[in-house]
Amino acid sequence: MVRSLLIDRFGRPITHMRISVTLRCNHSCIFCHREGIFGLKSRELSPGDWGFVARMGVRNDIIYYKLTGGEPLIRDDIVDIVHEIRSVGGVVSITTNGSRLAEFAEKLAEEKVDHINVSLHSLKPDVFKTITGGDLERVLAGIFKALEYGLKLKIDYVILSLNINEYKDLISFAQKHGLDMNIIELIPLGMSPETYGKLHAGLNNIINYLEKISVKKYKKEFQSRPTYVLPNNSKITIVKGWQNPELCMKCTRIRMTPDGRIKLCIFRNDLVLDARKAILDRDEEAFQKLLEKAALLREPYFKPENLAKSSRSNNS
Ligand SMILES: Nc1nc2c(ncn2[C@@H]2O[C@H](COP(=O)(O)OP(=O)(O)OP(=O)(O)O)[C@@H](O)[C@H]2O)c(=O)[nH]1
Ligand code: SF4
Ligand code: SF4
Repeated sequence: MVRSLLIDRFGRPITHMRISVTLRCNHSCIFCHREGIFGLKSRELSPGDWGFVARMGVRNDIIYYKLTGGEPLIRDDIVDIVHEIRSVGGVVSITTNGSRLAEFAEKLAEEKVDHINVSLHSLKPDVFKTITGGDLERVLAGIFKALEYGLKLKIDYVILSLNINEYKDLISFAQKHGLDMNIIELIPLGMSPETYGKLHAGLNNIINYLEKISVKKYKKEFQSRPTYVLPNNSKITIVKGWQNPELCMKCTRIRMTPDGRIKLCIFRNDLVLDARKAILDRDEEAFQKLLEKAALLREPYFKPENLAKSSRSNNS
């Protein structure tokens, strides 16, 4: 069991914080859900604000900080944000679209970022453009620059009807360059049911393939995610974020919006605590109370019993 001061009613410790530092982005992915509901640039918190949040977090055993967006590297002060969190003892990783990674790689390596997830949904420039609106060459340049500086990289590959035929190529790419990879099932967030129906593709063929080519399989402590180890030691993790009680029962993560609200679950816009004032005032007592309230209120989105009920009613 992970040591933690903040444990919810379901026995789940809070050890991870996912911080959306901005909702701004220079890509336009067809499945984008922009991680939050509040997003003016003028209300984005500063590096010092995030340093305060992390200092309070680390004091409560929230050790892991994932910086995301929008696109986190769109912020020119992203390295300062990393520095603030690192300097209070947080472990920092970043999820990026990779378009500005080449510019930031050296500085991020100096700040000892733990790892960087780069979204790479296709190796075909035209398909990549259709999915993200971005330039594949630029993202690949970012990946290779980051590798030059010794950063640990993970590819994020969201499976869609448009790119599922590329799974073997993307797994080979990860293997060839010694990268880890998240293979992510599309979640129905921020899009109409029609769009979801059109874009969604299942994971079964990919899992069967990984069963064949891997040398070892285990479940990560974080959200119990199944992970396959390839002969070169690349780790390929399956991320099934929808209707997956196992993931939810092992969910140790809370989220922060760019303007300082604590969001207790990716799918719950009703479970949001406004911590902006406490952060701006550096009010330790008020922020501590909010963290404790978060632990009290949070709950798994998919519970084993609810899923059983909903599949019974779907079948009837
Ligand atoms: N249901 C659910 N899905 C999530 C959650 N966090 C991430 N996901 C899904 O996982 C995908 C990958 O997220 P990333 O930010 O790249 O990676 P990560 O999950 O933070 O984890 P690492 O790879 O260990 O750094 C997202 O696009 C979501 O689809 C979560 O808390 N709940
Ligand atoms: S890179 Fe991320 S934030 Fe930007 S459009 Fe794509 S999914 Fe959205
Ligand atoms: S759906 Fe909510 S409870 Fe489940 S893993 Fe995601 S954030 Fe955690």
